[in-house]
Amino acid sequence: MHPVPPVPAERLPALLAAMPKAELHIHIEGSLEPELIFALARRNGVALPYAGVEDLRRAYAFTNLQSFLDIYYAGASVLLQSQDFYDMAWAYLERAAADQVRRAEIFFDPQTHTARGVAMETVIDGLSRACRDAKRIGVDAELILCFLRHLSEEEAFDTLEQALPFRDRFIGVGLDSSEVGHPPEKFARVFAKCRQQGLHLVAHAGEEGPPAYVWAALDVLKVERIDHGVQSAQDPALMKRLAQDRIPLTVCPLSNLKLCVFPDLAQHNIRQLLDAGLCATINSDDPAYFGGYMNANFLQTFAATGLDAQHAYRLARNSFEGSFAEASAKKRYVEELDAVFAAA
Ligand code: HPA
Ligand SMILES: [Zn+2]
Repeated sequence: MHPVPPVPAERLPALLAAMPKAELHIHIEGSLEPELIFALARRNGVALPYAGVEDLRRAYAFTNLQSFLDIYYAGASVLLQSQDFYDMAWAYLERAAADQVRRAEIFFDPQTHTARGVAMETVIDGLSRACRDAKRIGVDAELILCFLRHLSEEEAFDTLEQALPFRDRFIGVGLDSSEVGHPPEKFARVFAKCRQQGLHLVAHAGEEGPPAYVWAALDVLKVERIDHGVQSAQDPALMKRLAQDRIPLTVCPLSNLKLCVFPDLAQHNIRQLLDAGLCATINSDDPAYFGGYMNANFLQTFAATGLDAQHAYRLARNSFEGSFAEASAKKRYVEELDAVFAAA
């Protein structure tokens, strides 16, 4: 929509909440709320090293990515049965629907579960049933399998082999976990194989790692999107490349705040990324751990940085453009977005 009509500042929060949007960076294991962790622990007879919900929440004081990952993997240990994966994904999808998320592309970390003896089929069955049922609540949800980059490429190949019998239940692969010291090049061969399979490719890069990791994700792994990517702003040539090729960045402001990537939200570089013409988006990453789902990310980021209605429209539009939805669905989403802004 050109131009976006001016919106009084007091009406902006309601518009942010009501506008249709896509979420492109959500780790389903990071949507596991403490209450559900304890409920599943009871259901499955799993012992937790925390006295209760409040004790667990108190442990959510992170200093960097690794300090979060240690707790995140511990929380996922309560997931054993297909129904556990379904319940976790369904809880997220209901929250997404409430935040007017029309399309969700959901990461899952199978190695976190197969390493504990849970079958790949159990994981994918529970998650994919929830995604299928989400159509009933107006969310078009798909799965993206992530390889853990602190493990070897050989283990990623094993994981891919275990997942390929369920090839029709995920649309792509990604790369997550500890970034620094595990550059994209480590996974060049397995990403090449995924590409041959016709899978979409994304990777976390430039969250804590340098611009060189973003270049390698693009040029070696040949990814279509960069997850996070905020460190790209250190490299003007990279910024130019990302803008020219319309490479989406799935930025996660509350995650960046909680993992101390930026000292406060007011200093987040989302405005710089948007104003440089990048296809930047806002996402929740691990909402149960970082204090908010999609609309909380939008509302707190806009309040802290002074972004306006133009930015809101651009972010929602970028999220649909950057999604792997079919062209006809993208067109429908953008028409709905235009109608919401026309009425604002
Ligand atoms: O933000 C993240 N970065 C890397 N790995 C992750 N796994 C869950 N969330 C993240
Ligand atoms: Zn992430």
